[in-house]
Amino acid sequence: MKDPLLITKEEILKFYKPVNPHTHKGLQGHAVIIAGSYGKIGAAVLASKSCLKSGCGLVTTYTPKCGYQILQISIPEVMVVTDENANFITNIHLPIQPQAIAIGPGIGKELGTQKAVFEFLRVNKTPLVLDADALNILAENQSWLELVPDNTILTPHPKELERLIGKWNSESEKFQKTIAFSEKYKVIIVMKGAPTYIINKNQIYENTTGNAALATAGSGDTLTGIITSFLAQGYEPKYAVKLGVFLHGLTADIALPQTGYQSFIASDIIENLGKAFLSLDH
Ligand SMILES: NC(=O)C1=CN([C@@H]2O[C@H](COP(=O)(O)OP(=O)(O)OC[C@H]3O[C@@H](n4cnc5c(N)ncnc54)[C@H](O)[C@@H]3O)[C@@H](O)[C@H]2O)[C@@H](O)CC1
Ligand SMILES: Nc1ncnc2c1ncn2[C@@H]1O[C@H](COP(=O)(O)OP(=O)(O)O)[C@@H](O)[C@H]1O
Ligand SMILES: [Mg+2]
Repeated sequence: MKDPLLITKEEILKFYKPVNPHTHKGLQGHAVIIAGSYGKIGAAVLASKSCLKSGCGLVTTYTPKCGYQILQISIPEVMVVTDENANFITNIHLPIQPQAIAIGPGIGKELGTQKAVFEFLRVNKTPLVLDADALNILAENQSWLELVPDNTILTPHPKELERLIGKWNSESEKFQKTIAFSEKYKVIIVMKGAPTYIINKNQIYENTTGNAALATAGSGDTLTGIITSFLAQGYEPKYAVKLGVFLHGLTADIALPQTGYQSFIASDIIENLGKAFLSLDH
């Protein structure tokens, strides 16, 4: 295994694009977040808000009917399109053409949702981020991975990774299997953990930000929103993941002196995104 390349501020600044003073929301990208089910609309809220708070011009969230009021009230800036089903997603129809789509946080694994994911993957050509239950559904239907566009971004935590690639007996076997998976399906894998690694075929990158404060519900859902935002803003997938993983970790490093490890929650990631961006600008 090659030594990982470190994702540092210096590396990020090589491709980071400051916002153009003459831009407008129509140029800042439109992202769609397909997320949520009854009891897990919070995952949709966190992913959508973090997407918007990372510079995306427009965000539309696709969610079951039970998520409608929750989303509209908790994030008025986000647009909402609902499924015909009340409690979980059954038929994904998007009345817009976004620049990036995320699917998975909180969607569950109902049979109807699995069918909707298959139909969606069959027709979708838009740059994609797959997380959480979308990964669990694909782990049980591996042939569907042939349907995803090249350079699709997968963001598994260790258990989701194990469901996708099978058990490993050593760290080096984990990396070998993840690299083989990335090469087979031509996908970029964010191996979330402490630290997080990015596997892009045989390239391995190691993140240098983040701490144990991130061990809290919803912190992965916010990472999905952040990466999807950069994808929608036109970053190539290999750069969108690096920038997303780096800034996500940086929010926890910035917040730690105020929150300590214990009282940091996923909403604090969103709250500290502004300071994380500012630290890149000087
Ligand atoms: N507020 C919300 O609506 C939330 C919704 N969530 C959604 O809930 C669904 C289930 O996700 P979960 O991830 O909780 O359930 P999973 O069953 O996918 O994962 C939980 C299992 O993974 C293991 N695991 C997780 N991180 C690990 C690590 N770093 N090292 C070793 N083992 C690790 C845990 O010990 C546990 O056994 C997803 O759709 C997710 O998006 C969660 O994100 C939590 C918050
Ligand atoms: N001890 C830790 N140190 C650094 N980062 C961590 C730690 N624990 C968790 N994280 C990060 O928090 C996120 C957790 O993602 P995930 O398990 O998908 O959360 P959820 O599904 O609840 O949103 C990942 O980005 C992971 O790297
Ligand atoms: Mg998760």
